[in-house]
Amino acid sequence: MRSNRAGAMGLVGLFMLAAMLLFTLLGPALIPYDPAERSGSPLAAPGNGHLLGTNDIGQDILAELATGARVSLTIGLVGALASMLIGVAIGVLAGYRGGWADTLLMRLVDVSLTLPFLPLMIVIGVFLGPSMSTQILVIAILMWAKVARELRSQILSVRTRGPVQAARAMGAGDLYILRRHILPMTVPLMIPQFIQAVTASILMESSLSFLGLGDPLAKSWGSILFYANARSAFLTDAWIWWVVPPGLCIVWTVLGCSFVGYWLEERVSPRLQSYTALGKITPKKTAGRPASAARTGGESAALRIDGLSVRYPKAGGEAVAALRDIDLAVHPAEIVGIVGESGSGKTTMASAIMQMLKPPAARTGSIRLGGDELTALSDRELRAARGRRIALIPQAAMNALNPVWTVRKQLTEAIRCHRKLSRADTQARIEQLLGQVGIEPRYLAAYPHELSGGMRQRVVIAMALVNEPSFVIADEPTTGLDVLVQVEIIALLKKLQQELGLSMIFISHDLPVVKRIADRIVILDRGSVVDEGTPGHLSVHSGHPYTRKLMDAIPSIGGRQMRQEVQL
Ligand SMILES: Nc1ncnc2c1ncn2[C@@H]1O[C@H](COP(=O)(O)OP(=O)(O)OP(=O)(O)O)[C@@H](O)[C@H]1O
Repeated sequence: MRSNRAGAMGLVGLFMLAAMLLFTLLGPALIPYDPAERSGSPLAAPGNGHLLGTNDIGQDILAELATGARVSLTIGLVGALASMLIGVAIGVLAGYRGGWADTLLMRLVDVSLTLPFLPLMIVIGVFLGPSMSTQILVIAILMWAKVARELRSQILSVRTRGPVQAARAMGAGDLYILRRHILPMTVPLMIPQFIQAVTASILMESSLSFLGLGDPLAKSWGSILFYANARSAFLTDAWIWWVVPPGLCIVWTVLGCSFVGYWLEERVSPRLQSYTALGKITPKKTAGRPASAARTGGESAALRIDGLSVRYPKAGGEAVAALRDIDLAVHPAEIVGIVGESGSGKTTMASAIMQMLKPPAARTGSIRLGGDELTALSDRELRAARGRRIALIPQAAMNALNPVWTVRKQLTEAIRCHRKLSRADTQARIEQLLGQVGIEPRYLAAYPHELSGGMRQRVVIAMALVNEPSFVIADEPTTGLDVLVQVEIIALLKKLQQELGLSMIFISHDLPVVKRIADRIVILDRGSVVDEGTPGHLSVHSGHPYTRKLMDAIPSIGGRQMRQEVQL
């Protein structure tokens, strides 16, 4: 019902704008007018008696309105465009960069929005002198802040979404992420904003011209009103001829823009909302208590972590210690399972290794990948390493996939992050990979919502492996899948690990799942490693109370642990 109404308003708005555009384009050519010969023009003498009852006057007015429309609409469009450009640049910088840039730019926005609008407009206009460029500048100066603020809040909400995180994990650069993920998600919002800006610009142009701050040589609807006022048309019957028509033109155009803007907003909002629902990241609960650390190590390790601690400072309170002095080594072609309950620090560990901790996380310790200290790499070096040397299979496949891209596009983009392959080579690599993860080529044209949970997870695994990394972190890759699909995914990961000789960290809260795949299991409790060993050793010999608690929590049927029945 609501969208029908919006559609109807949109149609009316489009009709109004199209009519105005035709009038603007064809009017000056079709309506004969020479200001030098006709005294009906307000530029000549709007207040004299000649304005009333002459045969020429209607024609004069129409011709002046059509000529004025060009100036009013041009300034409206250019002013709106200028304010959008400034607003978008500042909004993107503040929202995406965050930190001091965000603080500084947002204070600037606050100051700009609190300044009194009308006096400021007059002061700037008088200071710069009457001209078209002054009008455009005043419009841009007064309107960029609103655009910047709205865009910044949108970017803040989308920059932590699954597809953006997944792209970052694949080593995509900032410009690439902005271009391919963030701007496509925010552009739909910018279109109605632009229409609003055009509406406001047309009104501002009229106000500035009416105040005498427009270009005296370029006639616009506002300047017709200015001359009408200057020659007392408001005090005589002449106002019907020289005030009402430009006023109607302004109202007509502003209403048309508002209707179209309202309709566009209705159209784009549902798309954005569904995107939000698909891409939301689940908030985490807090926990934290010290425990002892188990130590492993070796010079030949594919990945070696020493003394890794991560804290999340809290405003006005005690910081959350998400990881405490973790030491861990993963050997080449080894699968290390990390098991712990919710909030034990598993995802924080994955993010710390990928160097993707979210603010306000503070990290200490060393993380070496094949001998390279990851914490010392520059942003550029990190981007080159992510996806190519170390890849992340993120939690919840649907979050990692862009909902408006097909499987082919998701994989192509993953390749493009690192390599420039020809179309044929890209296609060959994608087909090879799909074969490896067990997806038929006919699904290349499918969108994520058309795939089952297991298939989506296979696509995410393919994306992680597309650039042939030697180390993979799988963060809860089976969460949300039913038991049989879980078993399939684990079998697939194990097969790929063996075929490709991958080293892997497999994170899960589900001990039976980890026991199926891991060569070695590390038990994490409230940010600390409390136990470690092979699956067999932990099942039989571990005396640690937390490990025993996890073992005892495995459901059993007739005395046998349930998932042992399911064969890989
Ligand atoms: N951005 C953050 N700000 C503040 N605290 C955080 C943040 N992210 C995580 N934490 C805290 O760090 C601790 C570890 O969280 P983490 O998400 O790593 O746990 P997890 O084991 O992965 O949990 P789950 O299995 O539920 O994903 C928790 O206490 C959590 O509240």
